[in-house]
Amino acid sequence: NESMTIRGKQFFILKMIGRGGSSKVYQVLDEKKQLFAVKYIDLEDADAQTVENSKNEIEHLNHLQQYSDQIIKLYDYEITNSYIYVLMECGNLDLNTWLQSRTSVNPLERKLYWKYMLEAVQTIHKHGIVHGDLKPANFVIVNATLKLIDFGIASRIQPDVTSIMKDTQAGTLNYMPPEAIKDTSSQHGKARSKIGPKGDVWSLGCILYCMTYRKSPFQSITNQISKMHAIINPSHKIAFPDISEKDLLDVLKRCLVRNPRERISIVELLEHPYLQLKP
Ligand SMILES: CN1CCC(Oc2ccc(-c3[nH]nc4cccc(OCC5CCCCC5)c34)cc2)CC1
Repeated sequence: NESMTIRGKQFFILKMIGRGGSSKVYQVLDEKKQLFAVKYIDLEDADAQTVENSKNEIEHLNHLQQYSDQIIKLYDYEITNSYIYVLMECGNLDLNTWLQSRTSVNPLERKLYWKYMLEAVQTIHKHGIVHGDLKPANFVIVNATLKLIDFGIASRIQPDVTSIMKDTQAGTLNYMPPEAIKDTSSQHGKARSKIGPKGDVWSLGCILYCMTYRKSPFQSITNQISKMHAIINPSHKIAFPDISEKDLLDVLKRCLVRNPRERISIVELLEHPYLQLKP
């Protein structure tokens, strides 16, 4: 079946993992039967901003390789005037698919994944990048670890339509921080530049909430306008049903504080008692 050549190496396409805008992600094998993920970006009908964002994301991904194992590995890339190929390590499955397939999450697994997510996001923050749109689909499980697969700079990628995923996570408001909704001074798409690192803490808190209560804090509000109002409304109290892990409950409450200045930071989260790894 189909194959592609990246910088003189041949790769055989196994299946499409996801697609979005002018991007497609494939699972591929090299001639040694080694598994990779390839992101193919068609530049033919892409506007200049998309091209610029894609190159920017690749440069950051390339630069951050050396700082953390929680950033997806980038092996090679090929940029021409009509397409971009990005050769990356292939994970087992994304966190969204994993969450949807689990009826319950093992507490130690949850704690480990939380630590990996914090380390990944701390790495991009240390290099001046705020994702601004974190959700479970941005993380992929690779063996027993979790890795961040994109920095929120380039185009959005959704699961391939043939995949069983019904709710594509792209464009979901369930993880959006209140300040991103309130931020009136932004033009479309630039809102994130005004959103600081604490915005990513809110989104991470929503992901941990999902791993604790099997739904995100505002998931039950299906009307998007009502959902946005609830996210910014201080009178809308987020439910925190009691759980045995009191440290976890404290982390959730400190992440889901609407005022970003009062919200806990990534550094404080990494020092929090919840992460002292006694099971
Ligand atoms: C539904 N089904 C899908 C295949 C499989 O899950 C994944 C396997 C590998 C991966 C991946 N690895 N490296 C990757 C490097 C870049 C992008 C990647 O994904 C993009 C993707 C993320 C989830 C939404 C769709 C786009 C990457 C990711 C999902 C099993 C579940």
